[in-house]
Amino acid sequence: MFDKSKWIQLPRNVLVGHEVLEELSAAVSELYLSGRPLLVTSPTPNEIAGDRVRAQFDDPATVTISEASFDSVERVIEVGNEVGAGYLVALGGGKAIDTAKMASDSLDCGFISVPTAASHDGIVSGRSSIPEGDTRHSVAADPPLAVVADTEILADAPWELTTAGCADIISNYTAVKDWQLAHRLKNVEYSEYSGALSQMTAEMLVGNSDSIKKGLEESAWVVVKALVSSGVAMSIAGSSRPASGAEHLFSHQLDRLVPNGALHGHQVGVGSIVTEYLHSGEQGEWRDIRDALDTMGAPTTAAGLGISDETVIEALTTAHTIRDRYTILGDGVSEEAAIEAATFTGVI
Ligand SMILES: NC(=O)C1=CN([C@@H]2O[C@H](COP(=O)(O)OP(=O)(O)OC[C@H]3O[C@@H](n4cnc5c(N)ncnc54)[C@H](OP(=O)(O)O)[C@@H]3O)[C@@H](O)[C@H]2O)C=CC1
Ligand SMILES: O=C(CO)COP(=O)(O)O
Ligand SMILES: [Zn+2]
Repeated sequence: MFDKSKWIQLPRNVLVGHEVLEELSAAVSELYLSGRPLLVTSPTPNEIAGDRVRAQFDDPATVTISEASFDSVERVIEVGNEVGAGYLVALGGGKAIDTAKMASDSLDCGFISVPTAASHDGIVSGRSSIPEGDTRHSVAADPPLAVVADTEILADAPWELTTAGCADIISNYTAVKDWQLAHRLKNVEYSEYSGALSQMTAEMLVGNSDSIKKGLEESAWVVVKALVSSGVAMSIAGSSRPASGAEHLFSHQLDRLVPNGALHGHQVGVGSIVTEYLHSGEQGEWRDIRDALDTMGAPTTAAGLGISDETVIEALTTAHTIRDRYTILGDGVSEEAAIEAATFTGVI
């Protein structure tokens, strides 16, 4: 008897483009939500677009958080209960969006994602990544009911946030390879649709890397569409597997070793150069990954990330302990192998 079943959760409305922020309330009313909106934001996004969001709603409440943490999540839940929030509107980068994503789960209400930075694919996904002490929790949550990504705002954001988003997408290359490897070696469930979508998204971005340029609103358009596509791939898979492999383990480990270090996307990009080399050797596509990152202005070396060569090696040799996710790192790469891969690819 056929007894497979699956529940795929996706945003219902995705608005991307010039000045779509003004269409936020229209996108929300389309969702049949009721109750008071609670705007969850952080200082700079609030300054940039908070008033434009509030102007579109009757009696909106606002909570401003300054860090992504469990305390911030608690604070949003508290304010949400106090004001009787019917739904949350997350305005900002990953900090505001991930905090709202987690809080909306506890408040049992939906949330709308309004990114002000195209910095990673968490703006669309059903996963929250919250740091705690020297570790980071990657938690499953519901994805946004709608995404409203105004390319005018995104193009105005600091360029490194956009190159971080690009690198997070490019890393899907190696994430999919890790997923396929885990499928072959460990019988991990693999979704052809999700894997193909994720891989194609990365290939399209690499193919267009020379058209992604600072100050061009069209670049924000290309990047945010790729972030949406990557988020959809994760929703189809029901896990972050299509967008998070060994390069993400490397980045999560760096977060532990160097708190407040480089941007997530920049770390996974550098990780991808090395893990592609581990997958395919000297003739693999690690040069394409490196060159695409370089063309966009994303870091390709330890120095570019502002970390020491020793930290790169420590992260590479210990990253497999981060979580139960089989990747090319297997049960751990030796120090010699890590040094060889990082040196050959020019990362150290
Ligand atoms: N769910 C997922 O898959 C993932 C989630 N994350 C989470 O996301 C967080 C990192 O996300 P990220 O977006 O990089 O970080 P932030 O939300 O902290 O944003 C980065 C910086 O950019 C500022 N900023 C945001 N938008 C603009 C803008 N339009 N113009 C000028 N400045 C702006 C913020 O200001 P201010 O400080 O004033 O807010 C902040 O200083 C991490 O804390 C992590 O928890 C990371 C990776 C993956
Ligand atoms: O960053 C992500 C995908 O790009 C999410 O991955 P994690 O599940 O490793 O947090
Ligand atoms: Zn990522």
